[in-house]
Amino acid sequence: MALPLVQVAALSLIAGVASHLTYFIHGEHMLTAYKLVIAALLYPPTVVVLLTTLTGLPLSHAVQLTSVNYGAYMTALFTSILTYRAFFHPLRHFDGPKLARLSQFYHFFRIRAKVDNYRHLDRLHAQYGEYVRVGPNLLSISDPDMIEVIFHPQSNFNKAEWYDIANPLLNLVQLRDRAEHDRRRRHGWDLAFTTKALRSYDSRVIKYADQFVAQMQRRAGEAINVTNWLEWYAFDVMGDLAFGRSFKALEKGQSHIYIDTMHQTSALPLGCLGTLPWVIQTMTALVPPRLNPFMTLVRYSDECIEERKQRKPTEPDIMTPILAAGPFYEDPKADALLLVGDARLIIIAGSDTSASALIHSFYELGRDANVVQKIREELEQHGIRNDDSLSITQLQYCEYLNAFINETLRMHPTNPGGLFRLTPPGGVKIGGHYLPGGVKVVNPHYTVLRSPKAFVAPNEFIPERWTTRPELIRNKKAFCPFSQGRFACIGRNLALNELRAVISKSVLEFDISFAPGETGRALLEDSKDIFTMSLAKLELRFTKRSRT
Ligand code: HEM
Repeated sequence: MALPLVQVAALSLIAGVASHLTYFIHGEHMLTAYKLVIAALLYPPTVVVLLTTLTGLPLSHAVQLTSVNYGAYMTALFTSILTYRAFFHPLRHFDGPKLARLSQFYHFFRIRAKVDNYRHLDRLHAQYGEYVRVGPNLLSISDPDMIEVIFHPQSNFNKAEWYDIANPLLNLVQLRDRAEHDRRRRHGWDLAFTTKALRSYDSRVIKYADQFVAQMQRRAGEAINVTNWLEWYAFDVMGDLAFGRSFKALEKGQSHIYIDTMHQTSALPLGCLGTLPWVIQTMTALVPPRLNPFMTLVRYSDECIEERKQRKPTEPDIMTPILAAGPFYEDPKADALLLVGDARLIIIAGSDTSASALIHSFYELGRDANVVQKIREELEQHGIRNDDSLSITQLQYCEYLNAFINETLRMHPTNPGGLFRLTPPGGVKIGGHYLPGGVKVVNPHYTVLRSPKAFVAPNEFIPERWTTRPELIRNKKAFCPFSQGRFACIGRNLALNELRAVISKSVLEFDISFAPGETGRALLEDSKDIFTMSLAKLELRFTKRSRT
């Protein structure tokens, strides 16, 4: 029996367009993407086998028929998708690279070599303005006035599908449902970050700041790669506060497999494929867990949390109230997944971010001895010395120190490419155009925080803009390094304490300068944007301070 090829082709074309207009055009498909990929791969051989065995069709004809059917369906589907993206998508009015409107892979190909997402976005904004279509359904917004609109506590913008990247692994930051997220915050997390809880962590923050200073003392006068040492400080603090188990990187002067694996596993998925989360989902679903290096992190966290559950720490840690709050989900499996996810989150959210802020702070200290001098003078005016009397609470009142940290976070944001959000279900007006619900937006912090609309002399490092020269700030609301609203950083005050402690102790002990040959270029230009930053080498020299 010879099936009419023309009819098969026509029906397949119609099916291709219909499946786009009735299914693919609506909602999110990230969590089922791997199934679609498998179906697309298995469909042709399966149909050939079925046609030859069930209908007795000769193999050559079955192959021909399947090729026509598959080819026509795929051609129609992709033609329909591309036509829609080019001419009918709600973002069609926004400017941007022509190819970016057709496929998100364009963005991937532009950033894959240097893993410099935020710099690419910055270049696009310089070329196309404050609103740039950087993908078929992704609008990058560098207008500082929009930060309030998107991130205000009352804003209805929700988290985009990017937050499902590790699904079914789950944690607090990935809970996209607001009510569920709020409930989880109240279920132990908030208690772990009260003022009282933070005070109880102070001694551990001080302990690791002292270890850092002691290691620098041993290496005084030498060129030191502070990128490693400050990263180890951030990880050691979080390991201790999350699991009561420091990574001992500072003590040993060497990295830990957890830290190394985190770097190795982040560059491709988070750095290059951050705007293509469905690809990560699909890869994760198809690669056996044994071969997935990310699972090393999961297993280590699982072990730590199991061990932590068996042991009551001498001092409370972040897990204390979270464990004390008991099960969050009725389903024990879901509950266990959330618990290990949250344990992992404490390390991931608390280490890379703080490390980036720390390393850039020391870059600024090494670059300008005047800044070191000003921080030191302020500390001494407050009677603060680097000995047992130093209290983190006192440091909170040092205006210039805090201004220095603010200015570091402004010039060198820890999530420079911004956060992914979705326009609210009822739609919203953006950049003079109405956008329906479900359009993805991102706010590239690096560009927003260097906007002349928000800051005078935006490319200059001037801590005084946060103290004596407020006229240098045009829109304070553009500055929210810890985000704001319901999804804001819960670890903000802990992070600030870590920064204040190690910066203060260091400037009280040392003169800090760039090592010979260091310019800071590598740090600023070769660091990789992996949602947070994976930082390149920075060599500084710590010289025992000559007291007059
Ligand atoms: C300078 C250091 C830090 C910066 C700039 C920073 C920034 C941020 C930002 C921007 C978010 C929002 C992320 C999003 O919406 O996708 C966030 C969330 C979060 N951060 Fe931080 N963070 C820092 C340090 C810390 C530390 C030390 C911890 C300690 C555990 C921490 C824990 C968290 C958690 C748990 C969330 C999720 C909060 C939620 O969804 O309710 N962060 N952080």
